[in-house]
Amino acid sequence: MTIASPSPLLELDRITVRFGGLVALREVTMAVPPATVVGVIGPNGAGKTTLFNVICGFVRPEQGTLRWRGDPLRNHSPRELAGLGIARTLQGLGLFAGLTVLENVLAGAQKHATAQGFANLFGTRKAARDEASLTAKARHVLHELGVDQHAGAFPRMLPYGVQKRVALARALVSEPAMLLLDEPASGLSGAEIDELAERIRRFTDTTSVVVVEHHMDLVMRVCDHIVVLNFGEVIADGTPAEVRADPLVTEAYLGAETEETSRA
Ligand SMILES: Nc1ncnc2c1ncn2[C@@H]1O[C@H](COP(=O)(O)OP(=O)(O)OP(=O)(O)O)[C@@H](O)[C@H]1O
Repeated sequence: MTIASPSPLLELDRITVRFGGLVALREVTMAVPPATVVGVIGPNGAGKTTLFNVICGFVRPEQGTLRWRGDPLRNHSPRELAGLGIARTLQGLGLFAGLTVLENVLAGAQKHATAQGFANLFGTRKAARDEASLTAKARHVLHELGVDQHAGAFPRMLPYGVQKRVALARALVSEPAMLLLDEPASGLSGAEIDELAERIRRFTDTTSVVVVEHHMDLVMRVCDHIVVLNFGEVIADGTPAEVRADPLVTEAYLGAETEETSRA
């Protein structure tokens, strides 16, 4: 008896992106199954950010198909992600300076606030109930990430590592089916990266995670599956052990290092 593997949440099928004459992604195919951490790595300029932006709807592919839960995603916009069940954190933190930590996290919970627009206007009891339950949820996520004591603070008053966790809380509060993390380890200390790694593994109880990251160590530790890009093409695709042992990957990274050394 064979056990069918679960249908992927997200599929990229031969995605090609061009910027003028430059091919940023060439026929990139990958899948994100449920309850899985998928890493996207590659040297500078490999196309990682472009791939992230295609998934988020910031960049339109010239060719290829994107599918979410089996349905084609055409012309989706970043604003539609939450409704689809996709949340993201960006390279920059993207926190609102004028809002407290708690308010920032509440801003990420829009998907759950459907009744709020109108109900708030009329000040109904339902609006008050919605707000109370959202606030409780936001506080719970802040607690889970160990930053609930900062709920009333403004982001700029907090250390960078704490701000990054707030950005993560804001993405998680919408209870996404898939979480996209763009360079989650950048700017973090070794101890903070260890904590992040453990946390990402725990997320798979409820969500799939796509990690676009320079930090090889984090990717090797947390990912079930890794896609390696170089000059916009997938040059390797497999488990961390398979990718680590692939001579093409070593060559791509060593090549990039040699180029940087000779430029320095
Ligand atoms: N908006 C754009 N217009 C023109 N070229 C672009 C644009 N965005 C990216 N590129 C080019 O596409 C290629 C892939 O870039 P991308 O930023 O996706 O790579 P990356 O793997 O994220 O790199 P890094 O690790 O340096 O962030 C690069 O050659 C880059 O210069």
